[in-house]
Amino acid sequence: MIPDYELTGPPHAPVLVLSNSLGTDRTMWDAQVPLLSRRFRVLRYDQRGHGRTPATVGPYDLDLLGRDVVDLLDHLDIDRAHFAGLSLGGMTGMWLAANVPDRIDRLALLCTSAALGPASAWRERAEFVRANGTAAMVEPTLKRWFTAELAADENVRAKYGAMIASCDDEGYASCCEAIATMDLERWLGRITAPTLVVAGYDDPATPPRHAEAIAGAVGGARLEVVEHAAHLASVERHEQVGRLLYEHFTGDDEPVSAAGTRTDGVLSGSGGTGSGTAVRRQVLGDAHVDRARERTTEFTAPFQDFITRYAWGELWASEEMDRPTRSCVTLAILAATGNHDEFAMHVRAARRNGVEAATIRQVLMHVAVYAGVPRANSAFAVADRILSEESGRGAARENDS
Ligand SMILES: O=C(O)CC1=CCC(=O)O1
Repeated sequence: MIPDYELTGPPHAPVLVLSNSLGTDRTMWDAQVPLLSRRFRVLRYDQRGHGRTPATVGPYDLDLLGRDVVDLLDHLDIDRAHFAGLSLGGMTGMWLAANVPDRIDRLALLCTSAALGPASAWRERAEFVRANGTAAMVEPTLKRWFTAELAADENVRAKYGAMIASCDDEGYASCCEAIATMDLERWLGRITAPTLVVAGYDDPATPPRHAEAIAGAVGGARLEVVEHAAHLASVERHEQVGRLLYEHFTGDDEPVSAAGTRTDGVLSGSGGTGSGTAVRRQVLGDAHVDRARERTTEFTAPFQDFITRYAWGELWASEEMDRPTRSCVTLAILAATGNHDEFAMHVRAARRNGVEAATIRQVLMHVAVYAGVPRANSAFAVADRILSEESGRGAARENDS
């Protein structure tokens, strides 16, 4: 069967397949796609009986679920792909890497297991779902997927509750039977794909010991345990998991900033944005960069990538002009062109770069003479507000100590 799928990213980039877990659909990867599709042609599909892929009458086994991926690759004329899967998706990934190694490049196995017994519990769950439907699985499943705080969040409950309930009863039950009969442990030693294994520290469904067992048996595997995450770690710690996947699949394991220090781990090397991200963090601060990342959508991702490379990775990273001077030039241009939001952000950046308030005042006096008093007047008001906020914070800190 050819599962329903979605492709995102540059047409000629290496393909990265994302495989979903039991009870979810391919939208579980929504948070990672903007980052991953910068460098990969992301191929998300729905497991059999999940999302838009129809169910067939079960039981299923991993052979069947693995062959669905092979059929999909054949259908799209893709010889070889990277593969990341969570839970049932990871089990599918282990089957593929062991049985069709020539089709799988690098592998990431998230919150998964090679042996998730007892088989009787999975058969009972299959029977329960055939009798009561997937809607009856919503409450117990949300408790396994998320830590208590996130499981109580109304938006998360609505989105993931609906995902579980809309899963086909027969598809869900038959995938439980695939887990009951799987026997992946004997194949782990065969896996030669460079492998990343990720566990959620608080995962009650596949606790970290399952990841440790996989990482211990797959030669050269890297193990990462993500804190404050239950079974759907890719949702709960979406940014951290996105970064781990990006680093693993790009092969950029040691991102280094322009200054030679380790960056926050996002992208690096020639053509990457690692040094740009590090410089951007140094100048604009972590809070700003984290916010910009959070707000990045599929539509804005190429623009974010562009400014990270050129504004931060090239221009601000260059040593031909020191940072305080760059800040002054930037402030003058933004004030002269009336870009007040960007100007406010760069007043904070200038202070971070060591520019004194008196120097900022001189910059604005130049703006008054060379660009006009009204422009300088507005910029003075913005700068005054930010400098006052800053000195207020300083005074508050002094009072605290
Ligand atoms: O539903 C669960 O208990 C967790 C799980 C096992 C396989 C999978 O994909 O999710």
